[in-house]
Amino acid sequence: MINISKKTNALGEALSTLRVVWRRRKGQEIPGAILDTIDVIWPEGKPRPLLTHKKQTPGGWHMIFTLMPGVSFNEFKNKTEYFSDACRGLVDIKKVNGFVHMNISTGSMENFYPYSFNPEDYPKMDLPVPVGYDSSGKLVVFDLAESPHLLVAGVPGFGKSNFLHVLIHALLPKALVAVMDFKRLEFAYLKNHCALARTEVEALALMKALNREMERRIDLLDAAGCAKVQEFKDDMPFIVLVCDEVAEIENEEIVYYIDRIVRLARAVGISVVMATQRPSKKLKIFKDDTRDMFLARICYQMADEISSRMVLGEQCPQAAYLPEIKGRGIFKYGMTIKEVQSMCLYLKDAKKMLEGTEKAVSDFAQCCSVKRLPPR
Ligand SMILES: Nc1ncnc2c1ncn2[C@@H]1O[C@H](COP(=O)(O)OP(=O)(O)OP(=O)(O)O)[C@@H](O)[C@H]1O
Repeated sequence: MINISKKTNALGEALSTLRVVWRRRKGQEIPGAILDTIDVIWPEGKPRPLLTHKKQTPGGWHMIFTLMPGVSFNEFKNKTEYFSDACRGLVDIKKVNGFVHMNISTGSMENFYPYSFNPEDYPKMDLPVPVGYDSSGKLVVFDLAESPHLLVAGVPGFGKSNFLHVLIHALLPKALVAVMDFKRLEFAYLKNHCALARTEVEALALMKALNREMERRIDLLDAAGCAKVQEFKDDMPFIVLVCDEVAEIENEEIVYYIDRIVRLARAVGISVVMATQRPSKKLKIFKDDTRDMFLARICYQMADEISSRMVLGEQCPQAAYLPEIKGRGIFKYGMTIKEVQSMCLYLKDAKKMLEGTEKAVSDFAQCCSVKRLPPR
């Protein structure tokens, strides 16, 4: 007697094997891996994400899903790590107009890009910052004025300081820049271009001046009926405070003033960029929820998954597995996550680029009412 149910099962298994093989055919391995992962998490016959569109991009794949009733966007997004592992790429999931967009970066990236950037190419941005080139070879630029604070992290030697030089050079034409550098040598060449604080005494003076400036600006905007600096008609230049190695900041008063600026200065055009190897909440500067105020983050090589998640969020251990390439990092801003290769700016070139442009310090002094930083 023929066993029909056995035959049907065998046929079903054969079909599903065929489907897996077909899905993973040459050139389709990435979407195949994503669909296989979906099959495991949301078996057929139950509410599940449905693929509605897929397209290869210069740096990987772009896929669009609709979610059947019973599957939430958060549930889908929370599986980012599974998708990333399955396709060995960086997966970024976001919701646009009710559809779920998944960008997968897998492309091999260039390992080196020399610094070349003109902020005038980004007229819609107040403070354009070049983060680096993505896997499709496109320069990722974000507006620091919108963010308005940026956290830079990574183990030593993989490009934090280099990125800060890139950022400062990109910003100098548009903003007044103040640098807090307890390492004391790295940014010394900027002394005629930025307000530079290299000791605790200088840092405290700078923080007090910035806080006074913040209060002055709040009063001015209030009197003019403006909600933010972009609406203010008179001249009110953007100010960016760059703090290298914030683990060194121990002084309670400095911590207090920086914290105030991070919390209150958004509307008045003052941004803060902080760099550190590992932004643990054990650091004085990140006690309470100060770290959460940094919506934009760039993370170079990290020692382990915990450190990577500390910077990029629970879903993102990838900075622990970045290739050991100087300047290779992961940029996160809001829902966007991208692997990037930052531009390289050698110090000798940085110095050369500034020749003949010594002016910013006096502007800054005027703007912040800092006559002169106290002598060391
Ligand atoms: N984007 C990049 N492209 C190519 N080389 C880079 C890049 N960024 C950094 N490097 C090289 O790597 C070296 C270390 O970089 P950098 O000083 O920025 O590291 P770091 O993370 O700031 O380390 P530390 O915490 O010790 O200061 C530099 O000498 C630089 O030449």
